[in-house]
Order: sequence, then C-alpha cells, then structure tokens
Amino acid sequence: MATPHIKAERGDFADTVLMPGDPLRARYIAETFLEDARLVNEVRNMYGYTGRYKGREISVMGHGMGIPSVSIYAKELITEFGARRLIRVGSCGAVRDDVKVRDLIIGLGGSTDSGVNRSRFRGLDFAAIADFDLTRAAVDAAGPQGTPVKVGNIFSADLFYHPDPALIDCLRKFDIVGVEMEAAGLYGVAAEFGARALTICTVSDHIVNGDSLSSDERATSFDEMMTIALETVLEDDRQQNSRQETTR
Ligand SMILES: O=P(O)(O)O[C@H]1O[C@H](CO)[C@@H](O)[C@H]1O
Ligand SMILES: O=c1cc[nH]c(=O)[nH]1
Repeated sequence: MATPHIKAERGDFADTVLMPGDPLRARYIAETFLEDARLVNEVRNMYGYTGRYKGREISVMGHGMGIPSVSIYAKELITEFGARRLIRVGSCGAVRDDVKVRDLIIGLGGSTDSGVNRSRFRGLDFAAIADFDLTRAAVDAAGPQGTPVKVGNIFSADLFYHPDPALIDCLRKFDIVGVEMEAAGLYGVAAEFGARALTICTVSDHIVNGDSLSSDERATSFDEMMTIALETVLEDDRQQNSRQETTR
C-alpha cells in the first residue's frame, strides 16, 4: 500500500509516531533510542522507522518544514497507516524574557498566521490545541529529568524570515512560549482526522536577545527532549491503562 508520500504497508507504522522536522533526525532517533529499528519509508528521503523503546513499539518519521509539509505526512499516517498519537519533537525560537535557550517547550495551543485551520473550519477561528492527556503525560515525564519546562501557546509561523518586526512585540504581549512552523497545523490535522497530537520543542535560539545553542548543546538538549518524548509515550500508556481499569 502506498500514498503519494509514504511507501509502506499498513502495519509498518506503530500507533504512535514521533516526528522531528528533519528526516536525518528521525534516523538518528531510530539508531540511538529504538531497538530493532527498521526503515519503513524513504520516499523523498523523508525517513520513517519503526522499532521498540523499552519494549513498546514506536515509529519515528520526519515531517519536513512548515505546515503544508507536516499536514501531508500527519494526514497520511493517520488515515492510511493507523497512527493514533503523533508527537512533534522539534526546535523553536523564544521571544519571552523568562524563556531561555535549552528550555523545553510543551505546546498547549498552536496560534498561527497560516490559513489552514480556517480552511478546514469553514472560515471560523479554530482553537488548535494539544491533546490534554498527552500534555499531562509530557509534564509528568519531564519532571524526573530536571529539564526546565514551559507549557503554553506556541506560534507556528508560515514564514521563517518574517518581514514584520512588530510581530515579535505582539507575540511577547500574548505570552507566546515558542515560535516554530508546524504545531498549529499538526493540531488541526489531528482534530480533523480524530487522532491525538502534541508538540515538544527545545528552544534553540532567542529571537530577542540573540542567544543560541552551539551545535554540541543542540545535540545534548535534543537527546534530553527525546528521552522526555519517549517517556511521555510510556507515561501516557500508563495513564490511559489505569483510566480504563477504573472504568471497568
Ligand atoms: O527543528 P524543526 O523540528 O524542523 O523545527 C523548526 O525548525 C525549522 C526551521 O528552521 C522549522 O521546521 C521549525 O518548526
Ligand atoms: O521556526 C523557528 C525555529 C527556531 N527558531 C525560530 O526562530 N523559528
């Protein structure tokens, strides 16, 4: 079975897919964190792998840059390959004074200048939000790792090189916790097709004060974020299972 962008069989992907923007990061995650990882997609070099983390089957696949790209991969993973839980693992910029490089951002909401959620919501303003249970699991999973975590509203920009400098003042005023390019689109796709989604980002640069991570710091903080994302999946499994037990 194949879609225009994923050449794989149904069953090749796990119900849970971790998604970095960069496909080479997907390969790195598979090689570094997953046991028995196998390549399940390489169309357009958008590598996807499925393996196990502490015994739990998990897939990891790149989603490219920007809302149009993540929207294609997320939709096909959900509707054609059975993905039920998508977690973006990426980098973002900071605008607030209290958000520092290396902080971990959990995207509770996805604001955007993209029109995609209006397109899918009859021109109305859709509040693009993360799945609540996944958000809670991520906060719980991050606690023991000791990484500073900020939970809040992400801004997913269509333009990396934005022409309007006044936008930053607006984002600061509205307490935007991180600026990246996909979360709002991912949350819209998940809502439309009935899946659960979350965005976790490491702050790679501060747009206002110019701080940025060195390449070594990027690698270390990316590994910390990946451990938290993988532990989020296990924590969410535990919380979902215990909820099912109590309703039986
Ligand atoms: O590091 P990733 O996950 O790609 O995320 C950020 O980096 C890219 C821009 O450089 C955009 O995709 C943005 O969202
Ligand atoms: O999209 C992004 C990612 C990192 N930093 C930014 O400023 N924007």
